[in-house]
Amino acid sequence: MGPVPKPLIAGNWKMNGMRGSLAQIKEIATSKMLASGKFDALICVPATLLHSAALMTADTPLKIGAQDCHDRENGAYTGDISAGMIADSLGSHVIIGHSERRTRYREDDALVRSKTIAAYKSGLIAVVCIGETEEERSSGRTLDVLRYQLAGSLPDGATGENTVIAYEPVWAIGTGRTASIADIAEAHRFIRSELCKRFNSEGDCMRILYGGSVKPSNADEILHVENVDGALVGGASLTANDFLSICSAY
Ligand SMILES: O=C[C@H](O)COP(=O)(O)O
Repeated sequence: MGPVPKPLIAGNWKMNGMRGSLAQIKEIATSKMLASGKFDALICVPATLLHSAALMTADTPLKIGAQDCHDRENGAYTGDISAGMIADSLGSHVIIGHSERRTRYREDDALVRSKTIAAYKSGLIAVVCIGETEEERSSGRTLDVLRYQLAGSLPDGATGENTVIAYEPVWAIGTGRTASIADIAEAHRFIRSELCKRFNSEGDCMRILYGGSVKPSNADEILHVENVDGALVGGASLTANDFLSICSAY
């Protein structure tokens, strides 16, 4: 067994946040809690806020990321942004394969893999999301789904430096329902073993985040489960108070 990775608390603002919301970013970035160095912190903002947020936090421990990228470097793809553009805007991370994109934009594992390669090429850290639907869980297919998603979504060359995995049961996203502690432990143990099978010692270095209705009231319990190396937080990342209260679990 390799070293335990430093935890990461990542926020995903989704399609929320206008320029006024940068006050929340500033409050998080300048909090003493982040200066403790016990964990890393990241907020993935809408593309419209990326550059301003990155400039605002340049001298702070808070990292700023994007929520998606195209798999090509440039071209006639109206409305899309490339990994290179995210890096150019001073973003450090990009979420790839979030279930909202897998479902609504029919992004499959092959495309997620291709976007992940694009992220690596631009020097970004890819936060690759996987997770089962409610139907897949109730039919006993959770671990099979996670195995296929990991195998299909991660390219060769994934390391603890360039890749973070986010396990998000789809049915727990934005619903207020979280997976049980036993289910989280089982899924994360399984993901860790699959990562180690394929990437050897790098598998131990990759952070595995839990996502799905993480909030101040449940963060402490979830974040102390073995193989849970942080959280991907949606709704509760929109206010500095809630985000920092989740961070206080460390
Ligand atoms: O990316 C974040 C996840 O989709 C979780 O969202 P949530 O915390 O609002 O359930």
